[in-house]
Amino acid sequence: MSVRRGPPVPAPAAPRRTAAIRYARAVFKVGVFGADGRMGSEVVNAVRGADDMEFVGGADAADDRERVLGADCVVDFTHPDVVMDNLEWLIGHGVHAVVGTSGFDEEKLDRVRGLLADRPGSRVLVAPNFGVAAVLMMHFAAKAAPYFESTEIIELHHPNKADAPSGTAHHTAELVARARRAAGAAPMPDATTAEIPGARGANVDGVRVHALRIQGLIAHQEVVFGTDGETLTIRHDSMNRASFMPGVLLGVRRVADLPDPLTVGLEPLLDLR
Ligand SMILES: NC(=O)C1=CN([C@@H]2O[C@H](COP(=O)(O)OP(=O)(O)OC[C@H]3O[C@@H](n4cnc5c(N)ncnc54)[C@H](OP(=O)(O)O)[C@@H]3O)[C@@H](O)[C@H]2O)C=CC1
Ligand SMILES: O=C(O)C1=N[C@H](C(=O)O)C[C@H](O)C1
Repeated sequence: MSVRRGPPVPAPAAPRRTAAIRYARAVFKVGVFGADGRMGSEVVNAVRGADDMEFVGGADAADDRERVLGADCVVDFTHPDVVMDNLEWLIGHGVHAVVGTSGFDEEKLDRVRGLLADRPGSRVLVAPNFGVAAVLMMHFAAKAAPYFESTEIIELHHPNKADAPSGTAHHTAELVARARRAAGAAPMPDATTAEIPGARGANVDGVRVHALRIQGLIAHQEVVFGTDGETLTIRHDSMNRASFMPGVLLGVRRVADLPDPLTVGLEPLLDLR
């Protein structure tokens, strides 16, 4: 697998020296849920191509989950409706999970925390987006948010996507809303009083999110900020699904050593604060 760009990805965020030595020697045994899917099949290829990883097995909807037994960690790219059941099974079997499947809200994350409370030592990483540039886009959006009166999000995806808005857009909206609250920002200006339902998008924590499904696209997002006389647009584009793999492999290498039972987002692994 090719590494696209310089420093941050394979050299994880300033790991402790002991951990770095362990990465060099370890063979990470990896299973995949959703192995025949668009993302899961990329993960299988990436794991097979990594010198420090062994592919144990994969399972799709009709398969027995036991096919992944023997793995230290399972990567899940399945469907928002089934991922909680998969996580319950993995945590129950003492297998760490690296989750890319979308559809997580605070209620689902709390359920994961509850499952992990009974299993000290188990670790789950849920990342709304494994693209390093996408993580940076979200990070920069949160930094910019307090400086503007208005922020809205436009996400654009392939038309086979099951959920709307995307997990990335949902997470970005939460980050923007949190940053605005922390800065004591006033409500966004909006004089709309007459509306065809949906015309102003979904309201995620006070931030409007608009979802486009367009043949030919993969995954894209714009965060549009505005204040009197100035706008700023931060745009991210995923051109292919291989672009998510450095982030997924980083998650596989780091998940067992994460300090908290549940980690949401790749940000701490990239040392972004
Ligand atoms: N975090 C990130 O960076 C990214 C996240 N995603 C998310 O990943 C998820 C999958 O996307 P994508 O690969 O495009 O979807 P696909 O529909 O291509 O793949 C989903 C796969 O999951 C399988 N599956 C369904 N139910 C189960 C189950 N209970 N156990 C095991 N496997 C199951 C399906 O099998 P079958 O065909 O037999 O039903 C299918 O092979 C989505 O939620 C998407 O939003 C996508 C890209 C990046
Ligand atoms: O379904 C997809 O394709 C993607 N899903 C994730 C999401 O919902 O944010 C990540 C990326 O946008 C691709």
